Amino acid sequence: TRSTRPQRMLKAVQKNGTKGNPESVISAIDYFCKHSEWAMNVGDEKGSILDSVVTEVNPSTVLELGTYCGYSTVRIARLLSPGTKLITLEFNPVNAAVARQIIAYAGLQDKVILVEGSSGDLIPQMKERFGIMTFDFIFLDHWKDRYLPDIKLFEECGLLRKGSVLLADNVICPGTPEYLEYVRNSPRYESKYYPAHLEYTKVEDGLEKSVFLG
Ligand SMILES: Oc1cc(-c2ccc(F)cc2)cc2cncnc12
Ligand SMILES: [Mg+2]
Repeated sequence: TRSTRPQRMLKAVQKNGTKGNPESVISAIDYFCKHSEWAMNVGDEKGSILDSVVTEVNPSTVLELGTYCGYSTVRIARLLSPGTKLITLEFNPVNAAVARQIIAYAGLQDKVILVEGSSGDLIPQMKERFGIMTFDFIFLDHWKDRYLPDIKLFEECGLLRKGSVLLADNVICPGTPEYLEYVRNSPRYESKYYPAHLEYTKVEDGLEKSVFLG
């Protein structure tokens, strides 16, 4: 059967990247998306904002919802302190298989735990399966209609603490209006919008950073 876009992206990383060099993997994916095929990675512009928030938070416990090909997984993992691991959840097994190879090519496999399954099923298992008390940093980049139910699940499962930072992609395009309304109007969050553009395009998009106030 015909290859998938993520599989073609992996080939481009293996061809144009340097094994063990995360920056070269990030550049190879951005080049592929700008010159060969658009793909829904967070991209370089929003990726730089992601980098700055991760660096500011310097988290010990990290969760990513929506691995896709592992682009943002590599961006985050390359910035983590030694010994810190990030957990990333991916629903699509074909994409997960590509992401594992891209993460390994970057040399970051020891800093990443990739779990296949739906966020709704897996979030309640975080404590028992991974010994997590609370998350310092969460990156939401999966199906837009899951952002609101999943943040409520974080609250119900006691996975947030005073100061936990949630960063959400695509709050304008494709858009997550119910999620935005919730975090911007809830007294339990302090939210800030970072304007940018949809990856590799001129279309308006941005990231919403929400700090849990306890
Ligand atoms: O960053 C993203 C972008 C788009 C997307 C697709 C098509 C289009 F036309 C515009 C935007 C979809 C996503 C799904 N999950 C996670 N991230 C995504
Ligand atoms: Mg996205």
